[in-house]
Amino acid sequence: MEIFENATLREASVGLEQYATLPRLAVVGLVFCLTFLLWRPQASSQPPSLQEAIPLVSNTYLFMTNKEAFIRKAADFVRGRFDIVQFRLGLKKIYLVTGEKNVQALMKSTPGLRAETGVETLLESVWAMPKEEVQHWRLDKTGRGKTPLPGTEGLPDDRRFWYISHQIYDNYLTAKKYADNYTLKFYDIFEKHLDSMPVSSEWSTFGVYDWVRHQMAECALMSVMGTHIIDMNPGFLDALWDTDRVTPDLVAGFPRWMQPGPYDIRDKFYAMARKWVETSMAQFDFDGPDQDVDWEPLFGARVTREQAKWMSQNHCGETLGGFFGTFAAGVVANSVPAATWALMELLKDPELYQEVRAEVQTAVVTDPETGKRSMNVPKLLTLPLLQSVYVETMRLHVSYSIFRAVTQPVTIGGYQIEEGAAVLATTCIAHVDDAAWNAQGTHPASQFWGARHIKFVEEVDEKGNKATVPKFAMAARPSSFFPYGGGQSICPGRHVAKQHLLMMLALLLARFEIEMIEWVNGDGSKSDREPEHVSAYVGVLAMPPDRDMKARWRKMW
Ligand code: HEM
Repeated sequence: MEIFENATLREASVGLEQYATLPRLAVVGLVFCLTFLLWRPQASSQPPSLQEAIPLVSNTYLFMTNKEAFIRKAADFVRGRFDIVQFRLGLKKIYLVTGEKNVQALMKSTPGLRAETGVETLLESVWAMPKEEVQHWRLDKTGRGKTPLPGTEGLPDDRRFWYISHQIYDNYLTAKKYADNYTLKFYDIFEKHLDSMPVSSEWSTFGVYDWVRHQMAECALMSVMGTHIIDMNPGFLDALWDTDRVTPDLVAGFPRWMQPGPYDIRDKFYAMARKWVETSMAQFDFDGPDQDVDWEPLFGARVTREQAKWMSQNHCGETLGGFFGTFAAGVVANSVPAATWALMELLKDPELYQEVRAEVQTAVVTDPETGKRSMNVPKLLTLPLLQSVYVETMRLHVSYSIFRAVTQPVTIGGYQIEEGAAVLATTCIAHVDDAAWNAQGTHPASQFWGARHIKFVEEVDEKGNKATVPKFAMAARPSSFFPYGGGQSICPGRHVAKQHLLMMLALLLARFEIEMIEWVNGDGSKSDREPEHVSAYVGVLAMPPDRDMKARWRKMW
């Protein structure tokens, strides 16, 4: 280590000569301490490399065959010792970045780092886009911002596909007005679904994961993509889940001749999505009275309609099927495992379950005339303990890595990062970093602690009475929490996803009494252990449980 290139240190060590009369050991100790305190990596230095038995092979092989083990190996290597480590995947040099400050560099628009999102690599393998159309998207290097990235000017505005698509999401999905309206639509649909179930003093049993992935998923899908898609395609959700199951194989990118099964499953699902978008395009009157409504049954939410309108101008039916099939999966395939884990975490901890249930009851309102009960939606969305449970769920059950391409040399954490490399930050490290999440040292970051994000503060009401009340306050900074990615390409559905999840939990907890019975395997037999994440989903967002929870419930109202 070239620590004496550091002028400050060199001066410090020279200055130490005046202490020659001190015992030698004390001087050595002092030098050591100063070295430790004053040394900062130089911008010219390179971070340590992740060791591997066979250079250029072992790490790549481990990454390809067992991503979870690879990330664990990298995490163990950096933990508490380094902020950044480098390794190669094939010939590509990758820098794994950790620590709040360093990760921030990836989230903001740091010159030299270009957002390289998962979506771009999926055009062909997952969206099933024909090669000529992939070319249009690949040619567009102008970025998602209003102004094209430096050096990419000149592409006509109507060919800036990434920007146009991003704008549609920004305007009609992320914007508060629309996110809130879609949430209310979900509330409406989900409430009607629960209304159709009988109030009973008798218990009945159900599988938590099974119920969420069918009932809640259908309601969430209809709130964003309308009812027509389900009505005209019996088995749409089953086809979606089948495709979700083979998505890791598709992402791996092996050609059809090597794995025809996953491609056939995907194509069957996309054919359904294509049939739906083509008939909806034909039936919807884009100049009619519904042209500006927030929701209608053919397309569902306005964001879906606007995307369909724009995509149809530039893309063939095959691409439309792939795009909207993937969009449908985006709407439910992450929210469902997340909602399942949240419910399981509550039900396996009866004390936490009762606390959240009591909190949710404070958002129930009763109509004084009809006696009908409903939820105060704005209130339920801000309940502190419910939000804390949501953050814990996303922190521990979603796994994602932010990638950035290095387009010019850049310095992160004192290290120089080479042009042509890629930089990556992963939730597998950030989300379980004790330094960030367990500052009080009471609950390890690897543990689900429902009240982690609660702070008690003193409040004075209008009458001057003092009370200590719980407030939601995330235990770490936002740069330690990125289940939705970060920067310009952050998930545009994040507000809808969060609100769907809070809403589902609140409605179930308010209207039902629910108790865990036991863990069960896929075939319904009793399991002697809790579920674990399906490891193929590490790095691919919300990780489903590998088994279910059998529970019993009865509807109170
Ligand atoms: C727990 C739930 C969810 C998680 C963890 C999640 C996470 C993510 C992540 C990490 C990305 C990629 C960001 C990037 O490329 O850097 C993404 C993209 C996306 N998400 Fe989500 N998401 C969730 C739910 C939703 C929902 C409910 C919707 C729609 C209502 C949605 C719509 C999208 C869309 C359209 C994209 C692609 C955006 C683009 O092309 O730029 N997501 N999501």
